[in-house]
Amino acid sequence: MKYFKGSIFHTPIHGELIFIEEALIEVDEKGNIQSVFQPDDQHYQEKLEIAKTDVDFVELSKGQYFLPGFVDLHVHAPQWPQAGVALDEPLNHWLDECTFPLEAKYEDVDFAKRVYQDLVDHLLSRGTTTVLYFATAHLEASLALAKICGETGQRALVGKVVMDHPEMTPTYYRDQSAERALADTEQFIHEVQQMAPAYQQGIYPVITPRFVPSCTDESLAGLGELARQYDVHVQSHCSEGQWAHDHVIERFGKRDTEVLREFGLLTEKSVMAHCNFIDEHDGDIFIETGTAVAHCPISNAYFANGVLPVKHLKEQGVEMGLGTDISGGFSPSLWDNIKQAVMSSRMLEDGVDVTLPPSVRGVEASRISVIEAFSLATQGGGEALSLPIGVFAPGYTFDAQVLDMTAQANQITGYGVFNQPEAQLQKLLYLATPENIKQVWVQGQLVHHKS
Ligand SMILES: O=c1[nH]c(=O)c2nc[nH]c2[nH]1
Repeated sequence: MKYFKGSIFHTPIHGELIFIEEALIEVDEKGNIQSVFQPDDQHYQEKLEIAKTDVDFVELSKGQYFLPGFVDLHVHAPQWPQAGVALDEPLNHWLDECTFPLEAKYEDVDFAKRVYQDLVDHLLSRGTTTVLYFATAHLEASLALAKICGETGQRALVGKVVMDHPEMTPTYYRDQSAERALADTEQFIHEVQQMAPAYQQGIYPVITPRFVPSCTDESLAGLGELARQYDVHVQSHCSEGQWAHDHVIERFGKRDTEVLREFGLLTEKSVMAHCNFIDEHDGDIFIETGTAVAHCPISNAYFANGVLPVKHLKEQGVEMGLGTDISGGFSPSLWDNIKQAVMSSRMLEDGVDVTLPPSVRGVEASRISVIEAFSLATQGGGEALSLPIGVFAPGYTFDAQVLDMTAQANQITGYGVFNQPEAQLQKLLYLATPENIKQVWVQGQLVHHKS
């Protein structure tokens, strides 16, 4: 057993903050939490004595806290070199002019390995312990990403992208046929499943149609069949912006959610990115199929033509987590996306056009709190992926970030006021920088630390 002692913040239920002062967390050899003791528990002292005899005992000091590792539900790993570039273009331009030429370069596996290792290191240093990745259409480079995550200690779900539609993808970057795309996806699933047992934290293959516009009916149907056959995760983009949403309706005479469901791509293990244009009927389809939404608030501010009604969808019962959407979102940090999720929800509620009367300017009851946004980045992400992550409780993995409010480079203090736990967490969520992330643990293993 390994022991970790310190105060923890988490939200086992969406939006409900739990603070445990001086918790003692008992973690087994496989990196799973066995027990979380509170100081007034019967066995706390006895366990603490055992913990103190262990050379690996981790004990936090005053001003330091354990937070669950963040779960990033939407990252385009190959777009990391493009972070921050051309964000003033509309989505289809940005894809055609910048993104596809960049992604085509991943035919060069050495280039891919350099970028992917740097990205994984960056994400870990921001406290992100689990990531749902889009790779590219290339089989070999996609496998390299899964291996790099495995060896670096990050929990990863990785998809080889499928994009075979001859009219909607460039000749220099597409799957050569639906048949080839399906064969490569199946091989990708096999090879990732073969490499997975070597990595304790979990490496998973993901079926990844880029989005309905870039795929033929044949590849969409075949991918749905593979999802049924292998019971693996599925990811795609759904109703992201006006153009993508309308395009699917024009092509099929149905909404994106309906099309994805008919092709068998909405399952308990599906995560759909963005979903800004979904309505209550689409929300019901997600609930009925167990599909989750990856909310990407920074990216949405550029490309979505709207704001996702997070509060209403959560109240409806839709599962949801957060995504950085590198590089539609420029930041590799879910810390930044937590803040943006709150700010976007406030703008949705109040509206933005002051020439309209206040009563029609915004969407009533849309705001979320920073604690709700923190839930999305942790417990919500775990629920979306159907994995036991994002909460400190028996049966969950020990994935944690140690936040240090006393870090020399960025001391976060309330000058003796605002000392209550919830205020401390709010200050952390708004003011922490990577300088405050002292350690990051995945499945009980230390994967990042500041000396
Ligand atoms: O934000 C986005 N990034 C992408 O790479 C992409 N591809 C399809 N739709 C997309 N949206």
